Amino acid sequence: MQIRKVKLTNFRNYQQLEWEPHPQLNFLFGLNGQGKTNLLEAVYVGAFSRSYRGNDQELLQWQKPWFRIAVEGEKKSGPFLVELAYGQKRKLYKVNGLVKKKASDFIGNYNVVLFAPEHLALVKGQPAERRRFLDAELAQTNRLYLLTLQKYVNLLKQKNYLLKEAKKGHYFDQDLLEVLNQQLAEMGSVIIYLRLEAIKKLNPLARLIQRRLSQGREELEIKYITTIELSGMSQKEIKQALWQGLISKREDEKRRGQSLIGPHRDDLEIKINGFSVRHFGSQGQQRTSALALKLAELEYIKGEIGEYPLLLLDDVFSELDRERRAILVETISGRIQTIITTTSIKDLPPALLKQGGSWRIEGGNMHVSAPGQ
Ligand SMILES: Nc1ncnc2c1ncn2[C@@H]1O[C@H](COP(=O)(O)OP(=O)(O)OP(=O)(O)O)[C@@H](O)[C@H]1O
Repeated sequence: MQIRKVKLTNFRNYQQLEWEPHPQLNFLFGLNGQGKTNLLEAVYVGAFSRSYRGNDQELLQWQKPWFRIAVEGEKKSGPFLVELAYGQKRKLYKVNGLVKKKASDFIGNYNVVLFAPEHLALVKGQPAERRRFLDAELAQTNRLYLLTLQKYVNLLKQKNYLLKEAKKGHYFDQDLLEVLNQQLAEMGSVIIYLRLEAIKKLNPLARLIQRRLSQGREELEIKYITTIELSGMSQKEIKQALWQGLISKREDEKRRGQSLIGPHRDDLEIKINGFSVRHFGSQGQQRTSALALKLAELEYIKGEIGEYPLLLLDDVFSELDRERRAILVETISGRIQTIITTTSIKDLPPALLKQGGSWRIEGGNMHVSAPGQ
């Protein structure tokens, strides 16, 4: 899939912008704080309905009452136009001119994989980052997952409220807690089951890429780490196990005022040649495996929806060494429309720059640049 036009009004430091990206590589370069990431972020918001680095209000240009993003493009099923407007704490979604009431009808109309500096720490960072990694690829390719996750998060909020009341010694509705736990076991089991299925597909993809990145020296393995034992279980069995787990932790949860069990607590373990990269991997191995996971995500989405998503590389291109960069370029060349932000394109090979377009970003404006500038 490709995006052909991006229009922004009052989005961060862009008052008005109309941009026609190159079908392959797009280099956005310029000094710090000029709006390179803001533009990439707008493309992300068009796919996910919200940002990965700020709330809706922060996206609004200072002192402006509303912003609008419109992204036009083409996928296998035909052309698309997605529009998102935000003002007075409300969002309006349109897809191909039709108003959509829910974010879930808007998300995933085009697909993106984001690789930002924080993802270099994907393997070493907090479990929440690894869960986000899984959620992002599943939510945009599987509607059941997206809807179930939204319900799960809402139920969890209600349960946490009850548990806090219980911890404070206030009156709380024990029956409601049971009902919530039953629903959480139902939704949670769907989430865990779909995550396990996704990991089955991701594993061979990531293994192959890691082999290439390490010249055959390293075997990568992704393992789902969960609060309950569930190897080889069906979704029904997972639900039963989760329900049992919730019962056994009930008193503990009330004492601590928080939900201790379920997919919101799970994690991924990344291993190379059998050892945990998080605990024992070198910095280079941690970065390589993060790159392998991201490249595997591209292939996973291709496998699920039949075409490659867009790739958004925020400030990571210049962070990669020459070999890893070469493999990345080889992976995306001619297949994956990519937007790359970088402070300078001076050191990039002219042959690479010729595969795409370059724009200098300055104070929320863009200027077309000749290669090598
Ligand atoms: N809501 C907003 N309204 C207006 N301007 C904003 C808003 N949010 C951020 N900015 C401005 O956008 C600029 C930051 O843009 P961005 O994050 O895209 O930087 P960048 O060009 O990617 O820089 P770097 O190379 O440092 O990552 C800052 O100058 C900031 O003042």
